[in-house]
Amino acid sequence: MGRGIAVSLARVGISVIALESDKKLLEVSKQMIINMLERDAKRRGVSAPLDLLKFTLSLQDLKDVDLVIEAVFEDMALKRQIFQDLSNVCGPTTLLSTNTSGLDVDALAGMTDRPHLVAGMHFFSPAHVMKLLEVVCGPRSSSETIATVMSLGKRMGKVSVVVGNCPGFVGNRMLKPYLEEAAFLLEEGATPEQIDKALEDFGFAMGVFRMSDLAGLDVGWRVRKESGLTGVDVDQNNPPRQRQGRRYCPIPDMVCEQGRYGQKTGCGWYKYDKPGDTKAKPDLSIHNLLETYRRRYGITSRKVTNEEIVERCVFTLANEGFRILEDRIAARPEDIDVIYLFGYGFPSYRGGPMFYASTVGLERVLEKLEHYYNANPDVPHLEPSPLLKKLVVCGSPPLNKWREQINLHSHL
Ligand SMILES: CCCCCCC/C=C/C(=O)SCCNC(=O)CCNC(=O)[C@H](O)C(C)(C)COP(=O)(O)OP(=O)(O)OC[C@H]1O[C@@H](n2cnc3c(N)ncnc32)[C@H](O)[C@@H]1OP(=O)(O)O
Repeated sequence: MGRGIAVSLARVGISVIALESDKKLLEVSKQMIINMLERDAKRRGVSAPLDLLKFTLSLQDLKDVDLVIEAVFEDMALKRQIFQDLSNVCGPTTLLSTNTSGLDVDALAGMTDRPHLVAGMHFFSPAHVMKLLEVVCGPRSSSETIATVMSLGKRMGKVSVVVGNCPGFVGNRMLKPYLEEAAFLLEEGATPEQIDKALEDFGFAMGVFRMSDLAGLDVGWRVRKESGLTGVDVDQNNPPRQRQGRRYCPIPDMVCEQGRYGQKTGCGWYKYDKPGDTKAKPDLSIHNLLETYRRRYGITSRKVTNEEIVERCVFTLANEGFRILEDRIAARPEDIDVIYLFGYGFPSYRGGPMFYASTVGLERVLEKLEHYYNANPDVPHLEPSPLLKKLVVCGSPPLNKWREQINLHSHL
């Protein structure tokens, strides 16, 4: 359904047909959307645009729409089926978009009779609050499609950034190593509260674990299962805490196995008074899980400093940002910064992860990454990216000159 997305459209005067697959869920979603719109309208002193909304269980009701935003959970097989059905039901000029955290937009385009009219529209949690929209341009998306989706984003009051099609796009591709680094810190002796406090003191609106509870822990779990990192497909010959030849921390999987998906289930890395509550409270059972885990693997817990937490998490973000620039998934470092400022609550006064790296000094960032990589040679995301090294060799030029060091062959 995409409740936050429906709210974001209706409140700027765009009519919405909200489709759900289950009658009970439809009723719950309908009530939540109405509540959100009424709260928003009261705040703005206007009347709630409820007449713009129609709720349905029938895909056939989408046959005359201009644009579809598919927003089911991250199951590629399901999304493929939906795109095939949409292609059959909708008129030949209807744009088809997907709200996905990082699945292959071009593979979905391939399920339709109009791959040029397909793009990704990646919204961020909470979708009616966060300003960012990643507009994913697949190799077959037409310029008109991207321009139309960008202009829709503008009308919705979003800050839209065009990104390329790769797993996780820009935001979540960077989030993956950031989440992994935070999990390694847990293994080594930190708690979710300590890591979150260090990141919030740095200026993030939410620490990594509070943010994960907000977004839903099952999203990443599903992605890890699909990539063979956890679940039934895992090679049993892996040494403990290793997957696909690199260090792996299974703690996030263990949390999900307990049905702890975050705010929506009333517990995740924290506990909440009831499902859907937003006030995170430290949870002793997570502390116990961490202690049992460390005992099981013979890990001696050590005192992790806040400085190490911030360096390992934030420099990891920037390092992946450099790789994204090399791969031409983002057109410029400023785009990456906009994504982190408007989509992930990165502290605005620090200017985004790439600008922050430039203010710390690229040489220092390189030196720190080398230090952490030497200590963890089985963690590839800590290995300094070739672009970072190249920029340091070139005398650390300012951010707006970085593009000159990147090979320019991209459709972005
Ligand atoms: C390969 C790896 C794959 C991993 C996949 C992971 C997929 C992740 C997808 C994501 O979307 S990541 C999440 C990105 N989001 C963030 O990082 C959010 C960071 N937080 C913030 O920016 C802010 O804390 C906030 C949520 C905007 C809240 O700001 P603030 O507290 O100043 O505003 P309020 O006025 O209190 O609230 C505004 C609005 O937001 C709702 N809200 C507040 N806190 C929460 C919460 N914890 N959970 C849910 N909703 C929250 C609040 O109810 C208000 O809503 P309305 O009243 O306006 O309806």
